[in-house]
Amino acid sequence: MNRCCNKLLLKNLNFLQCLNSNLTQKDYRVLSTIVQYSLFDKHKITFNEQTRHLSRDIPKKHQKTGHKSAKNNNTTSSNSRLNGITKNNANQKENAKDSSDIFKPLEVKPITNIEEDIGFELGGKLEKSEINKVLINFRQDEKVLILAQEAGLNSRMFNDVLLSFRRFCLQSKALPPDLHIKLSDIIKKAAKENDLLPYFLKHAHELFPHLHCMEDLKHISDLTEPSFWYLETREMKRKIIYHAGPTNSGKTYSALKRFQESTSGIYCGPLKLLANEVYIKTNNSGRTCDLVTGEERKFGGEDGKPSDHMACTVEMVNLEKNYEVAVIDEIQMIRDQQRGWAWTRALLGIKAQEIHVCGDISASDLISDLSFLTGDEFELKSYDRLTPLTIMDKSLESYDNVEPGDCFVCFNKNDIYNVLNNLEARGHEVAVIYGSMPPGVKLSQAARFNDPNDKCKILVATDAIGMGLNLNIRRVIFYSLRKVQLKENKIDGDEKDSSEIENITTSQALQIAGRAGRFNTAFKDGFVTTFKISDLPVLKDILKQPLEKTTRAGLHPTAEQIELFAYHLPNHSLSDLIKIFMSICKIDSGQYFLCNFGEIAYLAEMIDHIPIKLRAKYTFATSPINRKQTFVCSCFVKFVRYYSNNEIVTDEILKKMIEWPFKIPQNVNEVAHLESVYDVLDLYLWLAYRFPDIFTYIEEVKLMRIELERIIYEGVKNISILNQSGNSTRHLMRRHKRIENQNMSQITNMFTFNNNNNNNQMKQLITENKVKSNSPIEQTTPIKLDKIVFSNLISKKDQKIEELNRSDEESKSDKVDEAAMKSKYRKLVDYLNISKSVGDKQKKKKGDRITIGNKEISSKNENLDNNASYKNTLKELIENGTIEMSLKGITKNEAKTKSDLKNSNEKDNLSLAIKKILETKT
Ligand SMILES: Nc1ncnc2c1ncn2[C@@H]1O[C@H](COP(=O)(O)OP(=O)(O)OP(=O)(O)O)[C@@H](O)[C@H]1O
Repeated sequence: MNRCCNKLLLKNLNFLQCLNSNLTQKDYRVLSTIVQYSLFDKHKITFNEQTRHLSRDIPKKHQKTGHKSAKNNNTTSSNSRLNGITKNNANQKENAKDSSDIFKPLEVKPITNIEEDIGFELGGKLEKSEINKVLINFRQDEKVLILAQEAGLNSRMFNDVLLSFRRFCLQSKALPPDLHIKLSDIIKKAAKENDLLPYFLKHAHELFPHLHCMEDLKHISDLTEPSFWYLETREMKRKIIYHAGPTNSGKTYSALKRFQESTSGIYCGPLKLLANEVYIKTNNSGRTCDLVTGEERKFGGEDGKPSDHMACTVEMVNLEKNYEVAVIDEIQMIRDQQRGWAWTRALLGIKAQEIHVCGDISASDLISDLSFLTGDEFELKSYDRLTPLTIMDKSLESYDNVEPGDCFVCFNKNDIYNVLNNLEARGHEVAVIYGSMPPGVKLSQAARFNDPNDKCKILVATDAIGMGLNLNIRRVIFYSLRKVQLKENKIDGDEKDSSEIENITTSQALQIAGRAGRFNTAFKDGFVTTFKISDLPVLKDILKQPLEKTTRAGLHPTAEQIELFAYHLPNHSLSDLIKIFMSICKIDSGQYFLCNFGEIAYLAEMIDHIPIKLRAKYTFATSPINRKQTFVCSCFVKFVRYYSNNEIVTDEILKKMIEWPFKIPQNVNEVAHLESVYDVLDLYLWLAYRFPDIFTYIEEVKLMRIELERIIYEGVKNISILNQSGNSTRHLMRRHKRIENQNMSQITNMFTFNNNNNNNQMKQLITENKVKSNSPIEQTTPIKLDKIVFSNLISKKDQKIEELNRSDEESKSDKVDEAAMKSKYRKLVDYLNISKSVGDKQKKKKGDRITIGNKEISSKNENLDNNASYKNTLKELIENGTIEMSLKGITKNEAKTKSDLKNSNEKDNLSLAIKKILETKT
């Protein structure tokens, strides 16, 4: 019986999900009536009861069948979790947030056109002052307030309705006869004030039409039983194998082995890079495999036909096809505030006999619980790291202690530039990787760092290295432990305050640290430490903590649900519909959460005024763009306009829109802009697979993307210089001039070409001055040469120029630009910091005595940080030059800098800068 009801329910839900995108208003009405009739009205009570039974029954069923293996594999005792499930189901609660503010009252006009006034004929004339009195008494009746609340009116809405109702009663030339008679009876004391309530509520429904359909809206937005959403999948016998282990433990390797052995399979990864890697590996292993990401489709079969294996990003999972094996990678991301829903959907909906989920152990209990609910068998396989990872007892403290294979991890771009400046000032070649970089550029940077023959041995990166890249890292150095963390979803979609800067979590720390000493790479042993001495105990503490349990899975409404909302609330914009959905949807908050909709609501708001069908608008609103990138957002709106006008966005239109072509970037802002442009090209491709009639120039845009990647790569190679140029154009111009003034013939003589023709061509171009130095401040346009030959030549030429720079004493001082100087000043101030100057590891306390230069300062009765006498003395010492005498322990590089400084008036700048820093500190 339960099974039967379950199927009926699922069929209805499936039916909702199958709605066609081209439905007219009439279609909606018809379909919605059917759905409401079958699902909500006719069977409402039965279904609710049956689903309650189901959720009680399912755990029992599991205990009998598939979960023996889970027990055998030391999963958490099922009993406690079963209790948890039942409790969670019992605790299902509606989102508490009041949604009334989203519903805007419509206008109900008083009746002015009358032919006859039946009410007047039957009940006599009504005095306005009497009507007013009745309404005042009505307002004060407590019963009325309670009943109105029960009818869905909160106090704000109640007041709105009362004002409108009063206006209607007082300004209408004739009232509806029944209302007229009721008012007349009340005035004559033949009835009570609260007898007006039905008339009042009728008026309320006209003012707030959603009150009519609130129950329906609640049913449509009921997300309490996602495990019942995929009827065909539920009919399958599935086995979920959870591969749990830290990074670099070989868990994905084992899962992928099964994927490649299978007759048909699907791999769902968190990143395009990972999907691409699996696609390449599988095809290389002799098994054809397709690649499907939001922006790309590649078919591995003969003549470009789809094959039986597919690697995709998790959002692109195919829930229609049957597979023997599915792999869902990084399953702990099911808790991700933005993307978690995609893992939930893949886990609950994939039609595969074996589902291999890989991730850290934190989500194993949740996945086990969800498989109880879906009736799937569950097995846990645990893995240990393949190589040792040691937390060091010493922090790095100085850039002079860097070694080949070091990777600095920063959590913002400023820190990246700071580290880069310092490393490059010491002559290191550095690769850099951060999140907004195009994937191809990330791969090139990773290849540079991994190449044993490349001089680049140090990597500076954000936590973007945590996933998807194979890197030969020996030691991970956390430059900082503070990161902007996205907080749990705000129900009204307002994301403004939903992020905070906090220490990284244990899971994040492990994911990043785990990159050190990767199995099968140059470094067998991995090490992890911090840059700052004060961070090391914090890191140790973070890594010591148990992994935060993943207790809830993300959910997301479907386009169909939003469409049904639109049918019920035709006067509301898409962004309002999303907000209303979020505010009234029901969710089992014990196991699920609603993913962050701020981004979608925001994009929806941006295009709400453009006339396109709701389904298309919703698809546009789910575009994978970052709303903080204004350039991308403006192109996004333009794309929607083209769609609205049914106009094809050609490559020429696109080029004009993004102001193609581009020069090699001259500063970091330009790099960032080009990265935004890359995102626009990505957006075009993403839209091309959703609106192929409008965004048709896929191949052309792909080529543009490749070219742009090359340009960005050239920029990123010089990113620290570009950053300095952002800070000091003066410095850049000096460098520019110097390179320009190099004797061109001297440079050409330095090239050693294997190919004489190329050599001659290049020489010719250089002599004709058609090819210039490829420094970041110039653009070099290949005129006659083949692109690859040209870029080889240019890179050789660049290398030579860089070598020249390095051997050139003047260029050394040039490299110490403002930003690098600043960091050196800070270092000097650090050095002069009281605790260091006396060689203490501990911070000085009240009463300690300290020495700077030849002066002794007492910190008696004062906190040293605020010790005015210390600061004054320091200033004095700077001014009279003593401080330079007391600088010991500085590196060779710095000694050079110092002598450079001594010989120039920069010394004064040093004093000034230190003073400035001290003033800021004060
Ligand atoms: N049995 C094995 N034989 C050969 N290589 C292996 C084996 N197990 C793992 N590797 C290699 O070790 C590296 C790490 O393995 P894998 O990617 O599976 O780790 P993981 O636990 O999934 O970690 P992460 O989540 O960091 O990717 C990969 O390069 C993989 O190819």
